[in-house]
Amino acid sequence: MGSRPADEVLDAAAAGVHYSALRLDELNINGSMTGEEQPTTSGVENGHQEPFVIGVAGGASSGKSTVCKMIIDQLRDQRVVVVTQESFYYGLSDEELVHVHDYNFDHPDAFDTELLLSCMENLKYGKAVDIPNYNFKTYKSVASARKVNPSDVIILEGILVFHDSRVRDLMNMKIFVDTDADVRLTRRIRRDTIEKGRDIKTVLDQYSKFVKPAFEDFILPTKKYADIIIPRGGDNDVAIDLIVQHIRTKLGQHDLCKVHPNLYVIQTTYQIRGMHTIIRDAATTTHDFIFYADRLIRLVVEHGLGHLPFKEKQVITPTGSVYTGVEFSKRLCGISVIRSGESMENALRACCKGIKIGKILIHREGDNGKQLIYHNLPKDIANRHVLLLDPILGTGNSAVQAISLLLKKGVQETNIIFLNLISAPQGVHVVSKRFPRVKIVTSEIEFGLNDDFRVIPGMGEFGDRYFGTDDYQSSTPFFCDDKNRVSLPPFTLLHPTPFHIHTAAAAAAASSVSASSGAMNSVIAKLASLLTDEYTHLKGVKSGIRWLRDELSTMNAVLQRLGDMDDDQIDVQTKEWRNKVRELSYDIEDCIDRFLQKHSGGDANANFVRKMKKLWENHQIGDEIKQLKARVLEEKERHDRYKITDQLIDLVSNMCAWILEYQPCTSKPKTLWALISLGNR
Ligand SMILES: Nc1ncnc2c1ncn2[C@@H]1O[C@H](COP(=O)(O)OP(=O)(O)O)[C@@H](O)[C@H]1O
Ligand SMILES: Nc1ccn([C@@H]2O[C@H](COP(=O)(O)O)[C@@H](O)[C@H]2O)c(=O)n1
Repeated sequence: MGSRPADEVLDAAAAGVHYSALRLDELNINGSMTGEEQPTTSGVENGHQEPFVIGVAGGASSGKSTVCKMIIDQLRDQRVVVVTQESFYYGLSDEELVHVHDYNFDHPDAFDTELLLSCMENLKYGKAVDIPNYNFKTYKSVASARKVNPSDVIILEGILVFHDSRVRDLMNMKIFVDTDADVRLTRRIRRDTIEKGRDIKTVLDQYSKFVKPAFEDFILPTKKYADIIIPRGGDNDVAIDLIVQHIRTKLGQHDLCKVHPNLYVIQTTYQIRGMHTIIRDAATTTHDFIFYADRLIRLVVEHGLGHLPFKEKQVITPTGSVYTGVEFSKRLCGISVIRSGESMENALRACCKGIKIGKILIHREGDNGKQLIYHNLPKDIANRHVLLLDPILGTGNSAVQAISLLLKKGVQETNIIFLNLISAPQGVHVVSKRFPRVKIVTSEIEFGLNDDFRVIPGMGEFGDRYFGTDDYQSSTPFFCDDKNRVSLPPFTLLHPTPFHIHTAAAAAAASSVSASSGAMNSVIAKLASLLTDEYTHLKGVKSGIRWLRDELSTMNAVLQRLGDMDDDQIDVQTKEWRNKVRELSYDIEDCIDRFLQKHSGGDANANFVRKMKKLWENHQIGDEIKQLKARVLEEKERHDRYKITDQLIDLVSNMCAWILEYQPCTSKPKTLWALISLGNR
């Protein structure tokens, strides 16, 4: 293996610098509440990450500060600061002081909102600010302002923090504390008499003259802006828990998720970072690339499936107990964007048994232009939820083409989930702006695009790295008729290498347009092309290839018919059989590919025969064919037991017999046998 497993990479990292997700040393929550200066370490030094801004509004003495304190208590591993609107009260002039009982402290004009706005903007964009220090006894700001550093979470609390739309717009979450008026009045009397040293008559006069009317005129009308309304304030533990949970989710997310609520970046872990490190490394072998890409793709697919609608379902467990769970929608399909999107199909099949998968081929024109040239979608796609598969979201042009087609075919925008491994912010913006209801699920957000519109840092040409075709770029043209049928030129062993059938997107389109057939289409196309090639003059080869092509075509027709049915229309044994035959088709294709890859370059005939013999001797061909035969026979036995599709099983076993008949045992390999078995597995 060319690279180390993620676990080893992680161990090595742990032996050196240790990274902790917690930053307890930077915590000064109490300081932020009491006005003490806070530590100057900030997220800005490590690259600015926008803080999560929460607004907490509600009537005086409703419990706003208490709710803030409860949120902070639960977010002890985050840097949180609280800014109170009270700090921005205008100081009273001498004349106003004389008539202080006529001053309305509950009116929006009592606050210096411009200063509040500028402080909040600075904090939001990563700058430290000085917050005024208001004194309730002198009714003036005192000289020692409070220094507040940018943090992960900023809470702005006050009776009228939702009043000004500019301040509101800075908030990521708006909470309204909704407490009964009598409770608020009782608390106010206690607080103003005990803490502020005011007499009860003054408190009640102020309440009836200003506090109550202002609540009704200015505070209550802002309740409609709230995302969350908390009845009973600090008594409502459930609400606080949910809020904190939401904040934690948001904090774990990329800033883009705050801008585009349709974007979901899977929660990162050091395992995920380790896997990304391997697949992004240009030196990683194809084998490792596939292994770790598959692991990541599986995570993205699982996360994406979590966005499907579900309904409650109860089942009886083996202990006779009732388990109340959920059941997800079965009206699903996957659509892969050829070619790299096909790398995600296996993960989707592994998660959703028997899922239908269609294909879309988008051709890159120049640097940035894209043209949709082929598609093969389930007929009833309009009624399905669609998981759109493409590992890289770059400019967003391909995604826009693909999604536009799905919408044209009647798919609901809300029913599309676009799954990819990495996304460039540009692509996210483009897709989200055009289709805000399409969910994008990805595992990492990239820095951006370079001048060639390639994703940076990226991972190179995903399809070439995944299918191992980095060195086999093809410029072979393909043709598309007005019915979207792609016709391929026959490929040759001489030049370019035959393996280009795997690299040409059009070939992929023609070769494997339906999940129902596994790799059958591809195998048949390759066999057809082989019929035109040079080694068919070897005795028996041509008739053998033709026979196999025809047999597989018949099998394929049945597989396609099964593919037109939904999973729940097919009985279990037939399904199992179908899946096994599909698997077999992949293995046959694999053998053909390895054969073609090894024999590219135009061997002279004598050379070719010698090489065949050598490979036969060196590469356990016998073992491999025995395994294939055993699998075919196993399928036949299974069929005999369940009486599935007689015709198909006969075909498979005929194929096996044919392969064995031509097993090379002399110096001259006779047949297709060579196609089935070269190379170590
Ligand atoms: N749930 C509660 N139960 C009892 N007292 C409370 C509760 N919530 C707040 N208080 C008290 O009421 C007063 C006002 O609460 P506070 O949170 O400061 O309200 P606000 O910030 O909205 O003015 C405080 O003295 C506080 O201790
Ligand atoms: N000098 C002042 C300033 C304000 N008030 C009252 O405070 C209330 C707002 O504070 P909360 O903590 O309760 O939100 C508001 O009702 C003002 O009337 C005051 O009495 N004196």
